Amino acid sequence: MADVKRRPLMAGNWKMNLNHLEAIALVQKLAFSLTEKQLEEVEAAVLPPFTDIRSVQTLVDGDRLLIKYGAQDLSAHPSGAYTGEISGAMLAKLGCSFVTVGHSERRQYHNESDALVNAKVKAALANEITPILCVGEGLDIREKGEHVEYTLAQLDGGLAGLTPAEVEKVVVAYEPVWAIGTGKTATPEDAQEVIGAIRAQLAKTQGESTAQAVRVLYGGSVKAGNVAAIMAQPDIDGALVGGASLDADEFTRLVRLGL
Ligand SMILES: O=C(CO)COP(=O)(O)O
Repeated sequence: MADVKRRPLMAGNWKMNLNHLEAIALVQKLAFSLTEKQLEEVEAAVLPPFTDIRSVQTLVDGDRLLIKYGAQDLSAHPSGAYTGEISGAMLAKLGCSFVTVGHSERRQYHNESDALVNAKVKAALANEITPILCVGEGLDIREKGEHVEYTLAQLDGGLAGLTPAEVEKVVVAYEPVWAIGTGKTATPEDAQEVIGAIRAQLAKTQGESTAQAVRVLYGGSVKAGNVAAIMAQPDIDGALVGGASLDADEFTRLVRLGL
């Protein structure tokens, strides 16, 4: 099944950076720099803070841009008394294509468990938004050599109760915590080791054709300078980019190198 073609995805997780005016400026620059052909070949998405999304929607719709956008989190609940939370339906109404779920910063600072992450994956799918399920180990786990089993347990937890047809709609992002924002990229071989294991686990739990259809991204200190070697690995279908996605020129180069 080596010849299965998965469309590369470059997603920029802005984290808590850039206000709505800065968001408009950045998306305009990206749209100006990337050709229609490039955006057909490589799917490019920005994931701004919630407060920017309406402005990005207006720009993307108004100028019919091919750039996709989404959010960094959503509530597990459909509506109700959950002060401060944002529902999947609200994001769908804003035209969001993607939402990251279970990012390590949310697992760490907001104590998100695999069960909550699983509920959020289901909430995204219920609203026809593609969840980008983030998994990955911390340095202590890596040093113990338990990174593969740890990451696969997060994968199984995040996908619990989904049918293979639903799993096909999910994007998985492997982000080793020790490589996030540290400048320490996993080597392409390190990334492939775990991402290959993710695909093998998907084959075991969901069947081979689902495993071949799911896009799996790498994240952690990805830059234009190291993305090509990462993308050259057989099971890596794109990148979830933090810091480097805040610079239009750098993210443009990354998208162009995403083939
Ligand atoms: O967490 C990340 C993307 O979600 C990675 O962040 P950096 O690219 O800044 O290391």
